[in-house]
Amino acid sequence: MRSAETIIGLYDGTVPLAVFLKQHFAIQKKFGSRDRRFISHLCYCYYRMGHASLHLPVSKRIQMALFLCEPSPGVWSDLFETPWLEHWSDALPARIQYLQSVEPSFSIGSVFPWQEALSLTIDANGFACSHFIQPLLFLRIRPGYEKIVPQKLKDAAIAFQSLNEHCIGLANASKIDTLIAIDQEAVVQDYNSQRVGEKLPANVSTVWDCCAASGGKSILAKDILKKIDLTVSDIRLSILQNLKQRFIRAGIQEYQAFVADLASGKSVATAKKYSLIICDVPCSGSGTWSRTPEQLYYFEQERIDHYASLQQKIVRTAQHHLEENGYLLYITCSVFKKENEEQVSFIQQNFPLELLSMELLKGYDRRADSLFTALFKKRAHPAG
Ligand SMILES: C[S@@+](CC[C@H](N)C(=O)[O-])C[C@H]1O[C@@H](n2cnc3c(N)ncnc32)[C@H](O)[C@@H]1O
Repeated sequence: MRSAETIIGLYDGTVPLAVFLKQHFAIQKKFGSRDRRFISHLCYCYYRMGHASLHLPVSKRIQMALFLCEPSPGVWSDLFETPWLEHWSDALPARIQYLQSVEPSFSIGSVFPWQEALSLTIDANGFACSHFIQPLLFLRIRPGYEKIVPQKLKDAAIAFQSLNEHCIGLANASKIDTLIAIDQEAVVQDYNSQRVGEKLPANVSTVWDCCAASGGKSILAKDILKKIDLTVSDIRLSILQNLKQRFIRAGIQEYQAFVADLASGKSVATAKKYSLIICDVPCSGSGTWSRTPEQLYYFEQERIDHYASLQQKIVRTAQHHLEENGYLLYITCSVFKKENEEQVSFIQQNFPLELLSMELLKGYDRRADSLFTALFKKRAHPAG
């Protein structure tokens, strides 16, 4: 407990917690692997409390968080007095109720305090509760490997659940990287990121993934749409170098790539028009914070406006490169309406794009990330 308190005192949220812990343990060599695992768990639990009961001492918040995160006391029972142990239910709502009775400053609403900023279809209470549960690790099985990948997992006695023919959910600690050829046989991709595949329009030939990162959506598009002329871009060369390595593993050889800051207002190094632009914009990432709870803890609401402005600039630049009747697929992993529904209104009002569909893909009720998608079609003869 003391070691976790020390780390929490030192950590300021400027690097991912996973990176900070790795660096800390590299210096503090006295901790064995079991200690490292336990200390890391306590730190993650602490940040899962979000903004609840911030006035309480770190040790108290860790204790409360453990009570909420663990379905049973397990190895942690020494940290709790008898009444807590007696009230330890495997149901989270019952644990929340008990915690509120002994610590009235705690409310589930204060874990995620920006409820009025949420997209409309989100259940604020269910979403706040989801931060106490670590999401699953999801694999997307690539075409041709539908039988091999589950068989390899079975042979290695790794427990998994199949959500559909291509989607597998596993416990986060599962050791799969020596078992499965990642990117070739299966891609590590969240359940709802995989569901973006359902939104891809058929009959598109030229595709630009304009915020490609390491190419998760591009590989998905290749696997589903098959014969496409693919272009990828991102803001930094180093990002595209990672993508290049990943595409080699994924067997994708033919594509164009260029660096472009789509928010700079400068024109882009492509004269081409595309029949589909995938616009998976930078965002708050608030739909993924149960994987990175330190971001829930350190987030400041003003950042939503920063991202909203960036997203508008990116869409403004990208949509110039759509051919007539072409599609723009806008994606965020945010749960904030300013990044989602309000951006849809902005796009409808400012560009010759017609909304075909939009959906918030909820992940908080199934141990997955939440994503927002909106599909637009460029009008053949823009009005005005
Ligand atoms: C949400 S991520 C994309 C994830 C990716 N599509 C995938 O499926 O793995 C957003 C990406 O936008 C890029 N980005 C940020 N600002 C940008 C800008 N001004 N112009 C272009 N890309 C930008 C980031 O570098 C990041 O890789």
